[in-house]
Amino acid sequence: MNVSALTPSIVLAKMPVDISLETVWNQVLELLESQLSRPTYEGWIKTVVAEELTTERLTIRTPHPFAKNWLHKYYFQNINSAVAEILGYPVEIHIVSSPNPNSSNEALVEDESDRTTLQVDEADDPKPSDLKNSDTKTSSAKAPVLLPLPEISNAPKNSTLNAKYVFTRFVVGATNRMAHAAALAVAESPGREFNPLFLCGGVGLGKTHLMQAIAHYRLEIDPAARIFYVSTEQFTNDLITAIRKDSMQSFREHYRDIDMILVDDIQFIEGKEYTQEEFFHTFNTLYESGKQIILASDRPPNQIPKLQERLCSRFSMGLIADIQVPDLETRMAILQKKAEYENLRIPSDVIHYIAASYTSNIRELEGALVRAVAYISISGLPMTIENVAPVLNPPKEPVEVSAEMVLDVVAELMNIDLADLQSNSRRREISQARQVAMYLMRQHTNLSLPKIGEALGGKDHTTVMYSCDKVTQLQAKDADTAQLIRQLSDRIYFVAQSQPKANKA
Ligand SMILES: Nc1ncnc2c1ncn2[C@@H]1O[C@H](COP(=O)(O)OP(=O)(O)OP(=O)(O)O)[C@@H](O)[C@H]1O
Repeated sequence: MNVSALTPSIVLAKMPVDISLETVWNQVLELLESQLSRPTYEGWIKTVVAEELTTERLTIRTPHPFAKNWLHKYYFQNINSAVAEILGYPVEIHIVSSPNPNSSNEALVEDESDRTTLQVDEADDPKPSDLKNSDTKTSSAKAPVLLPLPEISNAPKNSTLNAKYVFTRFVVGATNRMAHAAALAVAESPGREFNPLFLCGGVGLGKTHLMQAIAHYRLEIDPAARIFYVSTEQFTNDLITAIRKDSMQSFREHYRDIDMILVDDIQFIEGKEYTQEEFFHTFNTLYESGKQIILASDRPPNQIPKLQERLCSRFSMGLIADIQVPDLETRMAILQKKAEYENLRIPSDVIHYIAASYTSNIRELEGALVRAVAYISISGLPMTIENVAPVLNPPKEPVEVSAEMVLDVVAELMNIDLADLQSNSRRREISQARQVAMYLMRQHTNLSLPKIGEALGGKDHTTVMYSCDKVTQLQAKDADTAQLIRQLSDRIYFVAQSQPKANKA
């Protein structure tokens, strides 16, 4: 047998000679899938790849450092036993991780996970429940699933959970992987490692979905858990009602006598002094009694204006996980998943067309799919790009992109100092980012070559031309570069689109 032909590698002393690493790992995955809950399997295990197997050791790779820590801590024994069972003898399991794709958050999240991992008392830290089939069911014969709030009207978000917002319906991609992993970690082990969990990201990118997935998962494990999902506006309204009715005591019991609170759109607390005061005490009471707090916002705590310093520091003391605009592949996967759940057959070129037309907001993306399907079913026409294009009306209003926007986005997403981008530094990562910035300015602005050169610290127009050609060629050959350019372009579009709103506010 030709051992070198095996993929990806390796050596087989006690294994049957015709078994490859891929086969072994697939069997291990199957076994683990049958033993663990679906969100746990899909969130932590399915994305792990086996890299190398020797007679003594199996090396496996997780997609990011956070998952490596979590696997080590909670699922090491499961993996160990499953591997031993499939191989017929034990081997040492070595877990390595790929760098975190959410580069802007990388340092923060790695540090946080390391720090919090160290703080946890292992003996006192039960393994998260490996509940099977913890999917969509939320109604239970036992106990109330959510605390009902009396006298709530005009709440922007429902005080009950949306049955569709579960982990298994959440598509994980490079731009939300960390937030998803953090949400799953909190659902499995609330009030311990990441408290509070602060989810942030632009409009319609899945913050509410992830938050509610945590609640669903928890309720599946513990149907009697007192879990409260509330919008900030609802919290404020309840507070006003309580003050008006002189019922602060019951308001406080209502918000503090619970196991987990999920507060959406916490950015709306800005400037509301009394709400901040009351929320500060609610936060402290819950935190001190080890209850999990999950907050969602369209920006990180330190960018919420008029937020009391003490709240800002409390919001930041757990884990801040951000969700960025998803890339094309993830958008397509979201549409495919939605189509599957709704039993719709959508040709892949139509999926691609819709995903390419709606770049910055998943809610709009889903809305476009619904419109397309409705039109096709009413008209009786076949589902083709030509037939759906007129009803989709993609938001193609031209946006005005400035050189500064491009520079900011490139600096942020590629993790380069703005000053370095405009310098003459020849360090590889800096000059690459500079070339990408030139290319994106050419794509998204009307600036001339000399003006682009000027924006990059006074470069010659021939340098700009050369850079644009180079990035164009690289994109054609290298999928990673193409994806990076797409992500940057999406982000630029998103920033440019939100600019007028920000000015109006
Ligand atoms: N990764 C994903 N996989 C599947 N569906 C997603 C994903 N991200 C977002 N969605 C869907 O997009 C829609 C909008 O998501 P959601 O309401 O959670 O966004 P949000 O970030 O809370 O928005 P807002 O800032 O307006 O509150 C929902 O229907 C949600 O299910």
